[in-house]
Amino acid sequence: MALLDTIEGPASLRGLSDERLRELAGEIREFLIDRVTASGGHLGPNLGVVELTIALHTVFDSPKDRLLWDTGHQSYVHKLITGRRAGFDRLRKAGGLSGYPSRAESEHDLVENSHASTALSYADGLARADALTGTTDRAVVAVIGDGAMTGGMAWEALNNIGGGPDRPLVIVLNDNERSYDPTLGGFADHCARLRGGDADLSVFEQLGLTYLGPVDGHDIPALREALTRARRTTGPVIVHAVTEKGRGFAPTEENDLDRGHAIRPMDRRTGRALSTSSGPSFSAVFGECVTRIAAERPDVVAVTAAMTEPTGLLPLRERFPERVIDVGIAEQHAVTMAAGLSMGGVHPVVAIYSTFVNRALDQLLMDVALHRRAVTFVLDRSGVTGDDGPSHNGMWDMSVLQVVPGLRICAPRDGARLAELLDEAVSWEEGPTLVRFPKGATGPDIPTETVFAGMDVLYRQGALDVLVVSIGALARVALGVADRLTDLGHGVTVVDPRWVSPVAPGLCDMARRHRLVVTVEDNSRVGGVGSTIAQALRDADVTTPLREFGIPRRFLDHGGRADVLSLCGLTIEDISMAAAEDMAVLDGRERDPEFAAGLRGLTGGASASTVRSDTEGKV
Ligand SMILES: Cc1ncc(C[n+]2csc(CCOP(=O)(O)OP(=O)(O)O)c2C)c(N)n1
Ligand SMILES: CC(=O)[C@@H](O)[C@H](O)COP(=O)(O)O
Ligand SMILES: [Mg+2]
Repeated sequence: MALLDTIEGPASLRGLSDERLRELAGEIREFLIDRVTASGGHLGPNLGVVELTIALHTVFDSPKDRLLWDTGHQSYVHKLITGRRAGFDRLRKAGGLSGYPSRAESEHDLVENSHASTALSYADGLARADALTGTTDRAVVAVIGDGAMTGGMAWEALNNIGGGPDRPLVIVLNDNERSYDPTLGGFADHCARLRGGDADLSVFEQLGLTYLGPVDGHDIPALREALTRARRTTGPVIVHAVTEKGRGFAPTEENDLDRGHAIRPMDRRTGRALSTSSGPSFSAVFGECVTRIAAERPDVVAVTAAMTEPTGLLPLRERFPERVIDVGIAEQHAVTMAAGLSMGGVHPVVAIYSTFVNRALDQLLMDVALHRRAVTFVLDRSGVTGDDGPSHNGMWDMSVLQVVPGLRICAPRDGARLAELLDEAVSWEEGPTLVRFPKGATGPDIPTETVFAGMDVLYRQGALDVLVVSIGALARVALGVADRLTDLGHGVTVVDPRWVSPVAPGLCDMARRHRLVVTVEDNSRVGGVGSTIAQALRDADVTTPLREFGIPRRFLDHGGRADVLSLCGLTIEDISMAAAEDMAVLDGRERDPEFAAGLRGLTGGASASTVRSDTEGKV
C-alpha cells in the first residue's frame, strides 16, 4: 500500500521517520504530476512546497494551530495531507475540489480569497484576537511567497506585526525567486543577498521580527528544526525557506517562462498541452495590437502587476523590453504610477485581470480620473472565468468603475473590435479609458450589419418590437436570442454600443422606438451597464420597459465557464424565454401556466424566473 493512501489527516504524519516523510514527499509529487497534468491547475507552485507543507503539518497541529496560505494556489499538498485526496479526480470542476483553500471543504482551511498579499493581515488579526482573549495554546502561521511579498498589504501588515508588543506569529517566506516571471525589485534583491549569506542584517529584523534562515525548503529535517525554533519564539518570527518552483517534473523545471505556474491539461510524457486550440485568445489579440501601437507610438508603454505573459504582453516585451514595466503584485502602485507616467508625457496601457483592479479603485478614481490622466486600462478575464472560483470572476468591474467620472469604458465583442477599440482608447487624450474582455478565444468575428449613431447594429428583422443591447463578449448569446424571438414572430434589433459607458446618446432614441429593451452583459446585474441604461432611459423620459440580464449578486462557485453562465441564466434559452414572456404581457396575454409551458416548448428554456434572483450566497 502506498504511504499516501494511509494519510487521512495531519495526525497520520506523527511518528513517521524523516526517511518515511521523504518517501511520502516523493509519492505526493508523483500524485500531483499525474493528476494536475490531466486536469490543469497550479502545478509548479505546488511541486515547490511538498516538503515545506509536510514539515509544517508535523510541527504545527492544524486546525488548532491556524495555518494560512497566502493567495492559496499552493495549497494542493495541504489538501492531500488533510484528507482530500479523492477530490483531486474533480479538481476545479463544478461540484469538485476547489483550486484554493475552501472553508466548505475542510476545517483546516481558514481563508479562501486567492487575491495575493492578504495572509499576514489575517494572521495579525488572529494573533491580536488570541492576545485579546487570553488564548495562549495555539499558534498562527502564515505562508507567503516572494511574489506575494511584493504587495503593499504585506508590508502594511509587517509594519504592524513587527512594531507592537510581542505576539507570537510565524511567517514562512516561501522564496522560489519567482512570481510568474522572476520576482523583481529591491525586496527580491534583498532575498538574493539573504540566500547568498551576504546581508549583514535582514530587513525583517530591522522591522522587529526574528529572522531564521535561509533554510533549504526541500530538506524536511532542516525545515522541521527551523519551524520548531520558530514555534518556540515568543514574538513574531520569519522563516526564510528557499524552494524551487516546479521541482521534480522536467517540463515545469525547464519552463523558464513561469515554471508551470498555472498549466492547462498536458501530456505528462511530452509536457505538451493537450491542445483545445480554438483560435487566438483575447489576450493574444491584445498583445499583438499593443505591440503594433507601440511600434507606431514611442510614447506608449505597458504596465503589468507581475503578469506579463498571462495578460498577453510577451510580444511587446520581446520587441521593446524597456517598454513593459513589471511592478510586482502591486496593482495600487501600478495605477498611481501610471498616472505619474502620464504626467511625464508617456501614455501607459495598464494590463490587469478584471478581478485584481478592484484593489485599485481609489487610485483609479482619485489619482487617475480626478487628474484627467490619459491612461488606458485593459482588463483581461472580465466576466465569468469559472475554474478559479468566486474570487477570480471579473464580474464587478463595470459596476465599480462606471461610477468614475470621465472614465470611458468599452467592451469589444470579438478580435476585430478589440483591435479597433484599443486604437480608439489609446488615442483618447482627455482622460482615462478602459477596454474589458473575457478569458479565452475570440471566436470568429461578428459582422456589423449597419451603424446607427456610432453603434453597431448586428441584427434587424421585422417590426420594432425587442431591442437587444449586446454588451461585449455575450454578442453570440444576444444573436441567438434574436433568432429565437424572430422564430416566435417578434421583430428584433440587436445593437452593440461598443463604448458602454457613458451611455451612447443614440441608445435612448433607439429604445424609444421599440416596445421592449433587453440588455445582456457578463457583469453583475447590480450596477451593471443594464441598470445604467435603465437610468438613462428614465432620465430621457423613455417609457419602454427594460429587462437586464447579467450575473446575479452572488459569489459563484468554481466550474466550467459555460456551466457557470448557465447557472446564472445567461443562456439563449433563458433570456429568450423571459423576453418572450415580457412580450406576451405587453401583448396583453396573462402569465398563465399553460401559456408559459407552451413557450418553454418553443424556446427550449427553463423557467427564467428561477435563475435570475439576486440573493446573497453562492450559486
Ligand atoms: C492581487 C493579486 N494580483 C495578482 C494575482 C495573480 N497571481 C497569482 S499567483 C501570482 C504569483 C505569486 O507568486 P508567489 O507569491 O511568489 O507564489 P509562487 O507561485 O511563486 O509560489 C500572481 C501574480 C493575484 N492572485 N492577486
Ligand atoms: C492564483 C492566480 O491568481 C492565478 O494563477 C490565476 O489562477 C491564473 O488564472 P488564469 O489561468 O486564468 O491565467
Ligand atoms: Mg514565488
